[in-house]
Amino acid sequence: MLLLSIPVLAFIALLLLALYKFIIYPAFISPLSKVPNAHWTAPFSPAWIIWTRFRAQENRTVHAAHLRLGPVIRLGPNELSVNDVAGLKTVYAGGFEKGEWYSIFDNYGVPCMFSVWHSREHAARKRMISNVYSKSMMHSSPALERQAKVILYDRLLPILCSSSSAFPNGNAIDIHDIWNGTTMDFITAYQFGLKNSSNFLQDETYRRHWMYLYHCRKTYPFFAQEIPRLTSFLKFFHIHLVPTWVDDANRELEAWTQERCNSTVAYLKESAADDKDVGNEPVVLGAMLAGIEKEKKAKGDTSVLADTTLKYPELSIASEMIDQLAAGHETSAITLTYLSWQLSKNLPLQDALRAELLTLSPNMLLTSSNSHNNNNNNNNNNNNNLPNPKALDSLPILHAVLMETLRLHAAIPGNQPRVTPYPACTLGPYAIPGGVRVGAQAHSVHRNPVIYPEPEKWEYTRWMDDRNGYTEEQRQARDRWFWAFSSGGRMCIGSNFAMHEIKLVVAAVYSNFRTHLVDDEGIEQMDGYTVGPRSNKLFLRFERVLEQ
Ligand code: HEM
Repeated sequence: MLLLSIPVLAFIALLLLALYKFIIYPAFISPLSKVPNAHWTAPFSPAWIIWTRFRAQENRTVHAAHLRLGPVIRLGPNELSVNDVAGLKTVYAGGFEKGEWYSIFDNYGVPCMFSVWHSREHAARKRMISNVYSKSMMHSSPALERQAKVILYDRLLPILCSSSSAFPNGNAIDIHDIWNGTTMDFITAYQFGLKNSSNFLQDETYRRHWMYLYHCRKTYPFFAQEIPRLTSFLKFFHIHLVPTWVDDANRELEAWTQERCNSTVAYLKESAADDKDVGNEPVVLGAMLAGIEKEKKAKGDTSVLADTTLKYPELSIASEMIDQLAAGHETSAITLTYLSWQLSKNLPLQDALRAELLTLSPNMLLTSSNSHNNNNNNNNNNNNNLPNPKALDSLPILHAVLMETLRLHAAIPGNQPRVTPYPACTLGPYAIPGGVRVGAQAHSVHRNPVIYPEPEKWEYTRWMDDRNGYTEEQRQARDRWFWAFSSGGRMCIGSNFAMHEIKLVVAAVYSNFRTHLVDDEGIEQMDGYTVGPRSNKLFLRFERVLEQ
């Protein structure tokens, strides 16, 4: 009787323990139990949020939960989401660290500034390059100015000129593809110099191949980010949740970038000193080489980067470069696509924008001598200058249409996870222990109807203070809630580059063309972390507007 009852008792004890650990503690006793649940299973299991992510429905589902339940919600047993300025301040300005979720962004097996978890290591990497991405550098770099001229006047505008048509049933082009080429050429020119950068605008065949490699991997990070242990466990038994061709695509993209790095380093050693073309200066790579040298001399073995960047400088530079060209081209291209889509639906707004752009001195109007339909001429920008960067930056309509596009169509609308610090922190009215995953998503932050009335409407005048009638308080709130580039120490390092580049492209294009919508099927933005149009396309017709 006694022998029989011991196993029974042990079984009951185990059952009670499991009941406590998996039901009673998470639902009623854990500090997280006070936070409203986005789904009734959230305290017990992460299955609901993982499944929501797998189906690419996270942004809209979490947004709906915030509207229902308030600014701090629970997504899983150990995961929260925040959606107000106070939460952003605590998590992002408060320096909460990144975690395993970002390791997928390591390249060549070594971390980059974006993927590294801890702030000290991050700060040491950021120090090397933050200066070259500062606003003052955007406005004064001779290399960037020359690169922009070549890309706009020798590559982009000739392509648009040759495709342009004044007739409603005339030629249409996939402008999303063209914007991807433009932004790749911009960022790689700044990283490697014109000589060693991409020329995707003119090399359409390779551009398409590269973009295919880049996009075919899109849905697979889910497995390593959301179910890393199951993914590794199954891999051990040769069950690959991520197909091997994704690894092949990664390897080819890495090899392509490594080649750019190698040829840039060789150029610096062999011919940079005699090169008169400032556009060939590899600004970012040069800054990294100098930064690594400085860190080595100043700190050597005691550096926080001793075991990574200083030990593997070539791989670390390549890892940084591929991360920046990926982050730098896709986000800016998505923004340009939605901006040109919105403008194409509003011809009077295009006219107002064009009138504003033509006030620039010099403006970007093509002169009759260089407006030919040719895209193999490398010297046709002699008569063309770029406008003064400060004057460009302060054009109100241009600024407003860009800001509104970044608000409504944020290129990174998805959750940016961080980890709560030990021993604890406070989020809203809740005391939260260390080690909890917490994030915010621009998709929700940008849709607060109190701050942005009719949030689903693309209304550029919200950014024009002489037109919107906002009070000072409303203006400040609008600016505080703008979160397209994130905030705090890990905010986008390329935000100034992106703003400058996009304004230059829009100015060059809309000074010279009217754009008409031809086919926008699938333009709706997907749901996910970095996302663009579902169709990955947008067909516009370009109509040349000639000098009056
Ligand atoms: C419209 C264009 C862009 C948007 C909307 C954008 C948005 C963002 C956002 C939201 C983050 C934070 C992501 C997170 O923490 O999960 C970020 C980080 C980053 N972005 Fe951008 N970005 C843009 C353009 C660029 C460009 C042109 C570059 C080129 C260098 C760039 C490089 C980076 C890097 C390196 C980080 C990581 C920063 C760090 O961890 O310190 N981005 N970006």
